[in-house]
Amino acid sequence: MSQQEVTHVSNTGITHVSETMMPSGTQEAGGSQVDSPTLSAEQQRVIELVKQGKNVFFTGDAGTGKSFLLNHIIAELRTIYGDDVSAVGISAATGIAATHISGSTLHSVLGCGAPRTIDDFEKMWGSSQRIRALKARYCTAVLIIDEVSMVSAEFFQMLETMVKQIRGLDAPFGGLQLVLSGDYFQLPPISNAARPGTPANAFLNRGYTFQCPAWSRCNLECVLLTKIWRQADQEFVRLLNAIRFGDNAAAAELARRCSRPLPDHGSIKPTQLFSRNADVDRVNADELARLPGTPAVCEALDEVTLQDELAALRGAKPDRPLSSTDRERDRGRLRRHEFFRDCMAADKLQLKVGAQVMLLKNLELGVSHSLVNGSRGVVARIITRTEFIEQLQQEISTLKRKLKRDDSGQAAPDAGSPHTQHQDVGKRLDSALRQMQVTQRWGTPTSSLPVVKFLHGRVMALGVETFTSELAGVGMCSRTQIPLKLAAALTVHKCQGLTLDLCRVSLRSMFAEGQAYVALSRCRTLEGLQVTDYSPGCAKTSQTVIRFDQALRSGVEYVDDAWQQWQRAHKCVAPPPRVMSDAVLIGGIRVGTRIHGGGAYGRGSGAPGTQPYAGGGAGMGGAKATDICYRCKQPGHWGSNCPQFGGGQQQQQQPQQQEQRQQNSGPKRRRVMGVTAVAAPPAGSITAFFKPTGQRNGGLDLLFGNQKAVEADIPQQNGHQLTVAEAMAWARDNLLTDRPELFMKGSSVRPGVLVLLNDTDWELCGELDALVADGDRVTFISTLHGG
Ligand SMILES: Nc1ncnc2c1ncn2[C@@H]1O[C@H](COP(=O)(O)OP(=O)(O)OP(=O)(O)O)[C@@H](O)[C@H]1O
Repeated sequence: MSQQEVTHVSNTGITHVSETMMPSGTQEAGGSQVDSPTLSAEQQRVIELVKQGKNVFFTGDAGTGKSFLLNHIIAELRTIYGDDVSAVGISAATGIAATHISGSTLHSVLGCGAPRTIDDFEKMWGSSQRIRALKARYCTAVLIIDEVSMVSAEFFQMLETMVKQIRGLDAPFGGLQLVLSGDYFQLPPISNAARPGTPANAFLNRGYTFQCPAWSRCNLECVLLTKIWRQADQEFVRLLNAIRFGDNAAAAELARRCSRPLPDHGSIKPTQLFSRNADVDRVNADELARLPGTPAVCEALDEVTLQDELAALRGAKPDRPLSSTDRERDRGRLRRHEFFRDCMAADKLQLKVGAQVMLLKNLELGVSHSLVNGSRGVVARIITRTEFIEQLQQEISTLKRKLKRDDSGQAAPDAGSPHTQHQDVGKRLDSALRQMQVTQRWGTPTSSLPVVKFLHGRVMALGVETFTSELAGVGMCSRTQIPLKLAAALTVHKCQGLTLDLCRVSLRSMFAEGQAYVALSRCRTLEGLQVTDYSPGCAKTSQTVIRFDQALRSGVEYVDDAWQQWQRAHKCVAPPPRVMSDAVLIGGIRVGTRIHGGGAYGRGSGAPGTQPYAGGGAGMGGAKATDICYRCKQPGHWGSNCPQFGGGQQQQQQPQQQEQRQQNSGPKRRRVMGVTAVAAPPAGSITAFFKPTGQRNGGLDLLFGNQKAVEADIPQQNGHQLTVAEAMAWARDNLLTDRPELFMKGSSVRPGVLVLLNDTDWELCGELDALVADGDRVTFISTLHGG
C-alpha cells in the first residue's frame, strides 16, 4: 500500500487540512514514508492468531497501529476468502471509523440500524439477503469490528443473541470468527439515560463491551500493542500516556508547551478540534467567509406528516380519525419539534467552492469506496438542480446498460469478481434512482447542488437526502437537505481514528471520558500541535477502563456487577400502560393456549380454562393468505413455518379453530425477534409466557402438549417476587406433559434452550435470579433441531 497523503485542493488555491488516512499505513513515526512498511512482531502475532481462526481482540494506545493492522488483516483475509468479499464483514462502531478500513458501520453490516428499542433488533431478520449471508457465506467467516470501545455492552450482547438465532448455532456469535480492535481509553459508547416513563423496552446502549456476558463467552485472545507509531517524540508520548490515565497536570503541561500559534504553512490549514458542535459551527462559518465569492445557500425542505397519513403511506389502517382541531394541534407539535433544531443537516446550508465538507449519511453502503457518514471531501464545483438531474439520468442509463451487459454474460474479462461488480452496479443504480426521486421534490430547477471530491479521489455530484424523526402517536418530522456539513473544524467524536499533521485542539468543555486524550493524540508531532482553552479536569478517564486494563495486563478475567445493576435499574423504569384483553394478533404467528389459575389448570391442552391452538387465518401456522414470510418472502405463511426452512409441517387449521380465533379478542401480540410477545395480564397476577419453538421431534412444543405456545398465570411464590428460576420450576411442574429432562437440567434450562425475558436474552437480565413482575414475558426457544 502506498501512503495516501490527503490534501484538499480547491480551485481557490487554498489547501486545507493535511491528514493521512489509515488505509495507507505506510508512515513511520514522525511522518517519513517507507516503501514497504513491515509489521512489528506484535502486529504479526495478531495476524497469526487471526489466520488460525481465533477470536481476537487487540488494543493499545492511540497510534499503536490498530487500524493500520486491521487493513493488513483484511488483506490477509481476502487472500483466504478470495473473491467472496462478503465472507468478511468489515465494520466499525462509527461511520468515520469505518472509512479507515473501507467498511461500513456495524449497524448497517448487521442490519439493525441505530436501535431505539430492543424490538428494533428484529430488523436483522428483515433482509433475506443479509440472512442468507449470515447463514451461508458468513458460515465459516469473519466479523471485524473496529473502534469496539464505542460499541456498548448491551448492543454487543443483543447482536450476539440475534446472530446466534439467525445462524441457528449456539456457539458465540453463531460460530462467526470475531476480530475486534479498539482502545477503551478513547471515546466510550454514547448511552441514553432512563427516565421515569422510559418504555421498558427502550434500548439504553449502556456499558463497555467487556462488561456483558457475551464478551467472556467469545473466548477472545487479547493482544496489547505497545509500540506507538504515530508519535516519535518520547516526551510527547510520555505526556499523552499520562493524559490517557486522567493526569490533568500532564494535560496542563502539554497545553502550556503548545500554547503558541502554529507557524504559517501557507495554504495548508490546521484541522481544528472542539468538544462541542456549537464551536465547530462557528469556526466553519468563519472559514467559509474567508473563501472568495458568495456562498450558495441550500434551503432544506422541512415537512411534517400526521400519524394517520403516515399509516396510510405504510399501507396500514389509521387507528381513529382525528378532528380538524386535533390535526392542527398535532401539526403544530410536529413543526415545533426539537428535531428541526437538532437535525445534523442545517436548514440553510451555505457552500462555496473549496469548502471542507463531511458527509452526513451513508450512501451506497457496501460498494467499493463506500461513502459513509463522516467521509471527508472538498466542494469542487457547484451546479444547478437541472444539471444534476441530467447527470444523474446519464448515470442511470449507463448503469442500466452495464447491468444488462453483465446479465447477458458480456462482463469484461478482467472484471475481477463479476458477481461483486454486478452487485456494486445494482446498488449504485438503486441509490441513483432513489436520489433522483428525492431531489426532484426539493428546491427549484436553479437550486444549487455541490460536486464533491472525496478523500479517496472519487468525485460525485450530491443530491439531497431525507432525515426523519418520529414522534410516537403524533407523526413524523422530516428534513430533505444536501447531506453535508462544513468540516474545517470537527468535533472530537468525528476525529477518532484520524492522524493529523497539523491540528489545533480546544480543551474547553471536554465532557466525555477519553475525549481530551483522543483530541490531543491525533497529531504526529509537538511542532504540529496547538492547544488552546485548557481547563482543569479536562482529562477524564473511566475507573472501569483502568480496572479492565489492569486485568488485561495481568492476564486475569475482568469481572464486575454492572450487568446485574443495569438490569435492576431497568426494572425500576415504569413500563408503559398496557391493555389487557384476551387474544388479538398483530402481524404475528399465532400463538397458544391460555391457562388461567396457575397450577390447578396447568397440565396440557385439555386443562380447564384452556383454549385450543388457534391459528391466524387461512395460511400455514396461523398466517393469513396475505401475510408474507420474512424468510422466503412468499405469502401464506410466517417465517416460523417457512417450508424452505423446514416449517409448514403442522396441520392446516380446522374451521373450528379458525372460528375460535375469530372469537378471540384481546391481548395484543407482536412479533419480537422471531418470537411472540403478549400484553399485560390482569392486575394481581403474574404471567409468564412460554413459547417452545422446537420444530421437529424433540422440540419443546412436544413437551408442552404439542402446543406452539403456552401462557400461564403463575401464583406468587413464597410471598416474594417471582424469579425466572421459580417460573421455570413452576412450568416444569405444572405445564410439562413429558420428559422434564429435555426442558431443564438441574435448576436451569438444558443446553440449547434460549431464554428471553421481555424479549431480551436472559443473560442481560441476571439469568436465573432475574425477577419476573406482573406482565413480564418469559420465552423459551429451543435452538435444537432447527428451532
Ligand atoms: N508497522 C507499521 N509501520 C509503519 N507505520 C505504521 C505501522 N503501524 C502503524 N503505522 C502508522 O502509525 C500511524 C498510526 O496508526 P493507526 O492510526 O493505525 O493507529 P491506531 O492505533 O488505530 O490509532 P487510534 O487508536 O488513534 O485510532 C499511522 O500513520 C500508521 O500508518
